[in-house]
Order: sequence, then C-alpha cells, then structure tokens
Amino acid sequence: MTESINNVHKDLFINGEWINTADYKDLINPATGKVIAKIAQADETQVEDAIQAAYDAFQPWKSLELKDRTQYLHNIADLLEEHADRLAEIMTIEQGKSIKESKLEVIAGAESFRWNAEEARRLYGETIPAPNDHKYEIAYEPVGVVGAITPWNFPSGMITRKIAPALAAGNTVVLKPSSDTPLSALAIFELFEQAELPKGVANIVMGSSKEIGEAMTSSKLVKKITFTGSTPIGKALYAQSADTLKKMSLELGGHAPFIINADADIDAAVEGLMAAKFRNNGQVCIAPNRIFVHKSIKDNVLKQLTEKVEALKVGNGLNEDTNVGPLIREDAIDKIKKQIINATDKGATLVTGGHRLTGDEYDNGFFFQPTILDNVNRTMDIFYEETFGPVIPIITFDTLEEVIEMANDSEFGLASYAYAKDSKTIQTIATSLEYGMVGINEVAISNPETPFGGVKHSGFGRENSHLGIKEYVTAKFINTKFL
Ligand SMILES: NC(=O)c1ccc[n+]([C@@H]2O[C@H](COP(=O)([O-])OP(=O)(O)OC[C@H]3O[C@@H](n4cnc5c(N)ncnc54)[C@H](O)[C@@H]3O)[C@@H](O)[C@H]2O)c1
Ligand SMILES: O=CCCC(=O)O
Repeated sequence: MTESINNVHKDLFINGEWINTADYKDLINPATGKVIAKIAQADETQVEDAIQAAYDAFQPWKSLELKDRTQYLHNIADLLEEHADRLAEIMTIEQGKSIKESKLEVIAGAESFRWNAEEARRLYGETIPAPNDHKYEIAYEPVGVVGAITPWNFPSGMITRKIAPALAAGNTVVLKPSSDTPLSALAIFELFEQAELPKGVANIVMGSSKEIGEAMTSSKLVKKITFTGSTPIGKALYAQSADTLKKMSLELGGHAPFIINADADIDAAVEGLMAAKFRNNGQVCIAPNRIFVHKSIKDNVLKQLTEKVEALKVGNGLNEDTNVGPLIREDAIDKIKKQIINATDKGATLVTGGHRLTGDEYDNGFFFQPTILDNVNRTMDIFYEETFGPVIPIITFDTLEEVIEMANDSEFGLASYAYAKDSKTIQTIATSLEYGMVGINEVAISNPETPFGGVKHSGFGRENSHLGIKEYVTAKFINTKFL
C-alpha cells in the first residue's frame, strides 16, 4: 500500500496523545476490496477518557483571547492546504472518490476553518431596549463539550464543517468518524497536533458505533451532539439524548427532486444533473435522485443524458482519468441492484447500465455501471428510498402543480433543484418545494457562506454560514439593574 496510508496514525487521539488499544479492525479499500490498514477500537474507558479530556480543556479554550483562539484555526487551514495532496490520496484510497474530488474536499475544509475563524469574531451579542435603570443583554456562549459523529461519504468535509465552527465558538470536541473512513479523520488530527492545538481541545475515538454513541448521548459532560448520517441512526441518537436534554444538530438523509421544466435550458439542466448526480458516484445526501422531466422535452433530455452517462469513465479514483469511482461497500451494490430490479419488474425501462462491473480492470472493487431508468413512477421503491448510487430515475410530468406535488411526496426534505426560465414558474417552484435548500438553474448549493440543512426527516440545524456557528452557542440573557 502507498506510503500515505502506511504513515498515517491508526490510534486514538486523546488529550493530545496517540493512544493504542487492545483491539484493531481491518479497513478495506473499496476500489480493490483489499485490507489497507488496521484501526484502533476504543474500549468504554477510553471513550470516557476522551470526553473527560474535552471537558477539562473547555474552560481554558473558551477563555483564550479570541485572536489567539482563531489563530489556531487559521494555522489549521494553512496546514490543510499545504497537505492537501496527501490528504486527498488517503481519502481516495479509503473512500473511492476521484482524486480531483478528494482534493476539492480538503481545500473546502480549509475554507471552513477560515470562514469560522472570521465568523467567531462577529458572534456579537445584542442589547435590547430596557428601562433606564436596567440593561438587557444577550451574550452568545459556547455550549461546552461537543460529540460529533460523521459519515463516510465526505470523510474530511463532514468533519471540518463541524469541528471548525465548534472550536471557533469556544467549544471542545470528541469526534467519532465513520468506521469506513477513519484515516482521513486521523490525518486531520495529525495536523491539529502539528498546529499545537491545546491538549484535549479535539479528541478522536474509533470503535463500536453503538457503544460510542451511547457513551456520548448519556454523558452529562457532553452538551451537544452534532450528527451527519442516515435518518434511522439520527432518530436513535435523538431518542437517546432525551434523558440528558442535549442540544442537537441532525443532518440526515435526502432524496432530492430535480425538475426540468418545459421552458428549461436543456443543455444547462443536463450539465447540472451530470455534475450533481455523479459527484462521489451519487453517494451524496444532496444528489438528485428523482428526475422530473416535462413530457414535451423528455426525448431530447434522455438522448443528451444517455450520451453523457455512457461516456463516463468508471475506475479507481487514483487514476487521473476516472470520473466515477467504486461504491463504498458490497451492500451498497446490493441496495442499488434491488432498487433497479424492483423498478424494472414494475414497468421501468433500463436505458443504460444496470450491472456491476467486474474483471481485471475492476480488481475486486465495488464498481457499478452508471445507470438510467426511464418510466419510473410512484409504485417503485426508488421513488421513495434514498438511492446513494449512480442511478438516474426519470419520471415525466404534465403540469407544474403535478410535479410540485410529486416532488414533495417524500419523507425527506434536504436539497431540491429546478431548471426553468419563466420567473413566475421559478417563484412558484422555489416557494412550494418543502426542502431546506432549493437550487434554481444551479446545483452548487454547498458553500461556507450559505446555510446547509434540511426539514422533515432530513433533520434540523444548519451547517456553514452565520447560522452554522450559532448551532454551537447558547444565548444567555443578562438583566442588570443599576442600583
Ligand atoms: N444531511 C447531510 O448533510 C448529510 C451529509 C452526508 C451524508 N448524509 C447521510 O448519511 C448517510 C450515509 O452515511 P452513513 O452510511 O455513514 O450513515 P450512518 O447513519 O450509517 O452512519 C453515520 C455515522 O454514525 C455512526 N453510527 C452508526 N450506528 C450508530 C449508532 N447506533 N450510534 C451512534 N453512531 C452510529 C457511523 O459509524 C457513522 O460514523 C446517508 O443517509 C446520507 O444522506 C447526510
Ligand atoms: O452528502 C453531503 C453533501 C456535502 C456537500 O455537498 O456539502
């Protein structure tokens, strides 16, 4: 295996020290199916140690001069940029996405650190009109120890967008990264160590998800849980946190509608769809999963789309010419195959793709053909279930009213997209879609400056933007009477 994987730490990082464990678990490269590393698995005491270390570090970290605290974040941003190539290689090997995408993700993480370092200096309190002998103030204070749990699809980005605002606002953190992609997280923690972040401010534990989740949610010392992952696990953590009444942010599943109206710029719509759908091989919570095309333009859209989908190069993400890497695990392939079989059994047409890719070129990796399904309807599982893979289901519509009703027919409410020109149509779509984010003639909806998050079973809370950092503070009201 490459030097980058051999050299990255595989142990826990607690109170500024690398800590080994009694148990180590195999980590697989999804592009080859081979074991690439053995990862430390924390026991119960080690998880408690990490929480205690974060608790002990909280008061000194919170009390630092703001310019000193935020300087650490700027230094981390510099280090992320400096080490972006190495971090990108580690990410591609453990997760599969193309090396270009991995690098963009690391750089976006550096941006998160910079943005939040700047925004922390603008966490202004407020003064409220009061009687002359009183002062009413609101002060924003850090919540304390934050438990962060992250998924595998953005092994670096989901961590940086949580840890940067948490630390910037004066909190300390215990992170549990995904068991499928711990190396990217560990490589980031090496940079925290290099930046000489004070001991205990950021800690990382790997191990049994259930046990670590329970330790975090039941702990009286942990004041907030920030979770990104699937809806069922998010709901379980929400229930588990009831007893200790934690502040929570839940960034959960999505099943984005993508509407192409009769008056849309078809070239732009197809280009946007390709970019958003095949980013990370469709394993993105904001990936378009239900493509609603006006019936008058369906043939034209399908022709353009099929040409582009068939031209995609599937392969190991380390190869510079790869557009689409492997899926994360064997069971991800099973899920997609099941959705495709269910849809075709019920009348969908397989336009292209639909099969696993095997053979020497694909090693023992989890590769799947980019796929288009036509004539999809509401009787099929793919209409309602999150897809998380390279499948484009086409559903046709007649009227605006009909497509809005179908687009909203989902338990999820994260991202949505629409391509149209008429301003009244655009306004109707933007205001009627029951989603946390709406991209109109645009698929780039995730930036440090703009709020990211969902409604319905996609969770609550916002990441990025001035709203993101507010998830890591409490508003204290101070009423002073002058005697
Ligand atoms: N809304 C968003 O911003 C966003 C972003 C990325 C991914 N996602 C969602 O994440 C999902 C894919 O990621 P995944 O497969 O890693 O999700 P997942 O829910 O299986 O796992 C997410 C994290 O939770 C941990 N976990 C699993 N069981 C747990 C338990 N019982 N207690 C505590 N932690 C537990 C996992 O180890 C991982 O670290 C998709 O549903 C996707 O839509 C959402
Ligand atoms: O799956 C999560 C989406 C990440 C992003 O686009 O910022």
